[in-house]
Amino acid sequence: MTCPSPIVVALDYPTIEQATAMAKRLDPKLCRVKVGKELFTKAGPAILDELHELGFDVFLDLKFHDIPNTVANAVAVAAKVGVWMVNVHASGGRRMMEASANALAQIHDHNTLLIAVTVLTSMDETDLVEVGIDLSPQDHVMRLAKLAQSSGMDGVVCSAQESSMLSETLGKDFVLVTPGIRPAGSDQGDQKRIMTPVQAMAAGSHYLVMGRPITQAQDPIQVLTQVNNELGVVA
Ligand SMILES: O=C(O)c1cc(=O)[nH]c(=O)n1[C@@H]1O[C@H](COP(=O)(O)O)[C@@H](O)[C@H]1O
Repeated sequence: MTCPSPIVVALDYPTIEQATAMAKRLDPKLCRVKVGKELFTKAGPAILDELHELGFDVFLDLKFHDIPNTVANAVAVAAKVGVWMVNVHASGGRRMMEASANALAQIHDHNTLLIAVTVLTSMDETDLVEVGIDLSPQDHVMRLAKLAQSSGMDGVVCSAQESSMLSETLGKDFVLVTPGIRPAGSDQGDQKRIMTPVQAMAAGSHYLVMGRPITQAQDPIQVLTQVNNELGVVA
């Protein structure tokens, strides 16, 4: 079954019990789910099996960034466990991304999207200057996204503020995964480059990653349903 919603709920929890309790309240017809560093470090690959058994497409968000051989092998293992999406850091460079794409291509019948993180949505121009990058976030995202596309990635993680620019330049099939999604009036937290769900989809995002606005809401299902309704998703 393909989920009709673009929403990917970030299951950022410290225990497998909390993550599965939330997943059981969610519905694979209403969203996909994301397993990141916090949950994976505690729960390990068992959480992937559990979420797959519940019927979810799973984004394994470990943002691999290492030498080409190490990252390529990690990406291949992720595809073999059947995750729907896996990511690497575009700043790991062309050889790292090409090795990862080649490793995936050698797996018969895999169904995993390989996505490169550009500039984290928690960063702005000042943060980039501190790490030696004298470009605006937009320009650095564009540079890394072009590199990711020409290195064989299926798409990128970026902020929705960059979606229309990337969609125009790199084409509508290049997958844009956008965290930093905040429904109007919700807390920005540590995110800097944010957009509302409706704005993000209008800008050309394919998938919207949402964590705290859903998982820390008093009624997470009501928020998820409301966002799906605003986006015109018919489950
Ligand atoms: O790769 C990601 O998913 C990611 C990339 C990025 O640039 N920014 C970003 O926030 N994320 C992830 O998206 C989620 C956002 O969560 P909230 O800020 O709670 O909605 C977190 O799990 C982050 O790890």
